[in-house]
Amino acid sequence: MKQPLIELQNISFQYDYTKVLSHLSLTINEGDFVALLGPNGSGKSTLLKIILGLLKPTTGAIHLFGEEASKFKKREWIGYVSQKANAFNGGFPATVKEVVASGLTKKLGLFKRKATNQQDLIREALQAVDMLPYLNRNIGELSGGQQQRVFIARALIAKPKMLILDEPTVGVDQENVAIFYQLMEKLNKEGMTLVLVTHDMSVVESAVTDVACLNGKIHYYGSKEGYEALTKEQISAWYSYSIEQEECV
Ligand SMILES: Nc1ncnc2c1ncn2[C@@H]1O[C@H](COP(=O)(O)OP(=O)(O)OP(=O)(O)O)[C@@H](O)[C@H]1O
Repeated sequence: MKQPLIELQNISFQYDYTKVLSHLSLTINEGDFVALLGPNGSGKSTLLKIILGLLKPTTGAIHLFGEEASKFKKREWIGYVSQKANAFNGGFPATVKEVVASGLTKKLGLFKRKATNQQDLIREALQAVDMLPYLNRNIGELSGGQQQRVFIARALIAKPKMLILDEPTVGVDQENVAIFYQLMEKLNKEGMTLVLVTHDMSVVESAVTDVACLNGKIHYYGSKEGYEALTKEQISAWYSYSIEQEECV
């Protein structure tokens, strides 16, 4: 049986006055390729921060890799590529090699290893995203899509068991979007669990296996085929849902 890597049970969350998530439950299993879809302001970033341990839910339980989240020590098993990972301009003073190496700081054990080993790890991570020839280039000189692949390498160098990517195709041209999804498909086939967080509903055209529709709560979570069978009315009810309105009635 597949191991559950992220289990959220009955999670609710509110900032001071804004209710954002309500009674949300979601399980992501080993090997899954999940698209987490939601319109602007639907709570995607908030949910990510909860999963990454940066915010504490108001109520509910979280288990990571089968362990209660507060006891879970292997945070490096969850790799994260942020929304701003492809927005460096020409003046940014770091090489591709340096950016990828900065992913090692979390894993102190690896960071302290011999420099030769570190170089091998950097090369291996860049090879995995097909960016090895750019090793010594300045990150700011690369295209948005290339920068994004470097940041995926930065996450991969810590040997995560799953990768969460926040709005990975924003600012990436169409050709690089296609290359990005090929890379995701390859990583997933090699066993990487993937979660793509996006407001772009077209991501389900790729090799995604499961889709979660979020807007304050989970409106649908199941197979891609099940998502594609949703009616226009169901999708528009999900998109126009307001957590505040529901909680007031
Ligand atoms: N620090 C904060 N304090 C108060 N309210 C916040 C804070 N961060 C986000 N919010 C509010 O919480 C709601 C959900 O925001 P969140 O950033 O999680 O949504 P999102 O789905 O990631 O949006 P987007 O697609 O625009 O990035 C929004 O109404 C937002 O204004």
